Amino acid sequence: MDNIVNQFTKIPTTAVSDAMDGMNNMESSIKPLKEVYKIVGRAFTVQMPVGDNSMILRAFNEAKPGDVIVVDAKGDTYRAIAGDFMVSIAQTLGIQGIVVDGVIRDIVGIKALDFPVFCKGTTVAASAKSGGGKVQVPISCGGVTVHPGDLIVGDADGVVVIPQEKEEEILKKAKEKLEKDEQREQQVAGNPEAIRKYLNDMIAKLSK
Ligand SMILES: O=C([O-])CC(=O)C(=O)O
Ligand SMILES: [Mg+2]
Repeated sequence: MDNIVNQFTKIPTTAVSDAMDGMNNMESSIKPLKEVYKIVGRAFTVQMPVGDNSMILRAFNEAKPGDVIVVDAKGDTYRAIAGDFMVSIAQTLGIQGIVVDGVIRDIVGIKALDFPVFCKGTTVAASAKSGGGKVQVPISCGGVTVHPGDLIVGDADGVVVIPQEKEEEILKKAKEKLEKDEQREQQVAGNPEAIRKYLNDMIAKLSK
């Protein structure tokens, strides 16, 4: 695993978001199928025509193990971009997860595979496989621009996209933010007087 990817696995999406000043998080309707899922990997992007998922098969074939397939399905919630068969293929090829601004089907089977899918929900209808779409181009997913190779960090709270050129800076900031949060928690934990002091200090700052 690339070192920077490895380091981000220890950092929650909330700290990444704070380091990015709240920018670049996907819309909250894109959720993990299970709360325990945590993904950190490089985006392999897919742009598909609404209702046609053939380009995702090409993505599975071309992506590297550890990559996260990020799909621009134009927000369509009628046709599934994948089901348990397609997800099992991705899993066997070592793909780390799928993030889509659309829906999947065969949800029971996909949950049984324990493969991280972040999506808007489920449907019954399949997509066509007639062709069209692109891989490894800049896309829009969940209101965020995603370039091939950007870092995708997802967990129970949502999905954040870190532009590749900013990843070192964001990693440093996110680590600092985590440390600060831990110190703050330790200062007040279980101590009403310390909580009063913290609140008074914060309020005093506001009124300046
Ligand atoms: O084949 C599809 O497009 C969707 C599906 O049901 C599967 O992957 O199991
Ligand atoms: Mg199926």
